[in-house]
Amino acid sequence: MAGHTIILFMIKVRHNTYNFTPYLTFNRNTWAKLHKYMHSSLTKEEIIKLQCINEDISLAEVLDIYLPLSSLLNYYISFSSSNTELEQFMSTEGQRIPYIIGITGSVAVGKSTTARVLQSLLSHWPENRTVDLITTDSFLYPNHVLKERDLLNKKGFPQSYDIKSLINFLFKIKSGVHNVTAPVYSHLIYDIVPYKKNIIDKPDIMLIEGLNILQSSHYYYYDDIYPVVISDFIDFSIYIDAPQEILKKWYIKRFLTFCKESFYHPNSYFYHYAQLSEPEAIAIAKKLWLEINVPNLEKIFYLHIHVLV
Ligand SMILES: Nc1ncnc2c1ncn2[C@@H]1O[C@H](COP(=O)(O)OP(=O)(O)O)[C@@H](O)[C@H]1O
Ligand SMILES: CC(C)(COP(=O)(O)O)[C@@H](O)C(=O)NCCC(=O)O
Repeated sequence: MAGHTIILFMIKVRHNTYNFTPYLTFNRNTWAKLHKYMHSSLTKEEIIKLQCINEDISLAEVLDIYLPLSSLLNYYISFSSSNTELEQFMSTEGQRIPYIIGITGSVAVGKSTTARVLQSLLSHWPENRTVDLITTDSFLYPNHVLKERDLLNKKGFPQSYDIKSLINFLFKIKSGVHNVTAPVYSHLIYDIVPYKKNIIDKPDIMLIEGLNILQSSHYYYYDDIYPVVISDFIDFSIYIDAPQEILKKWYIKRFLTFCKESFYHPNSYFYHYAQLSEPEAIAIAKKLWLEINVPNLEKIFYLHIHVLV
């Protein structure tokens, strides 16, 4: 299996001129059936709890998609953590280094939803493990810096991230350092939260989700010599895709939820949108979607993606 790219639910694979392919393709039914062959100690109650992570996710979706996905991940994780011969060869016995799973895709494609469901599944199935979750939004420059650099309307584009801090963070995680800190981004205040930190204390698994993790042209010279990209630190990559019409719908829906929530938080960025009528708020969401997130997806993002398992 190693070396293959796995494509889920892509019914029509683009015609290629070869009669061989590096892709394994599953439709929803064949993928869901994989789970039949796996042991699950998850109870129905636990599965229902997972569904509570996002009310838009159905029980069928958890069973058909996320359970087989977490089983697949469990295979890769146990292969990588139980290679005692290799550990003896390298004299690294007993050194537990976090396994990093990267999740990427467009804005509003469901990266954080998927990451939270996987975090919950992987943390107690098939055994208890520590699983931390970090988002690359944490490494966006704060709004005042974006403003100074005239990048406020380029949020999410490669240049809006502090790539040096992000690479340093990943370098520490993969070096097995304890208590590595990262800033916190809030969608509600639309900015980095001052003085708040995430602490990642050498977990068994770290999920990292964000727009930029597979962007191979976005690198940083470590020690001023070695070009390093984010994906160098990632053990397993997941790219989530969906038709743009659906992405737009989900983006607008999330925008309206933020507007409603911000009604109780006058300091929130969305507070001034909450005063608008729903059609006015939808018009603003559509504008942000079309002017920032679509160009990012079409002009920058697709150019940089390579997914390898
Ligand atoms: N599988 C899904 N089915 C239906 N709606 C979804 C699904 N995944 C995400 N959504 C909706 O899309 C919106 C964006 O999801 P989110 O996980 O925040 O995306 P991202 O982290 O990629 O920006 C959310 O409001 C969520 O309810
Ligand atoms: C912070 C983000 C870049 C990250 O996106 P995510 O995939 O977490 O939704 C994005 O939500 C964003 O703010 N884009 C800029 C345009 C906008 O306001 O939607």
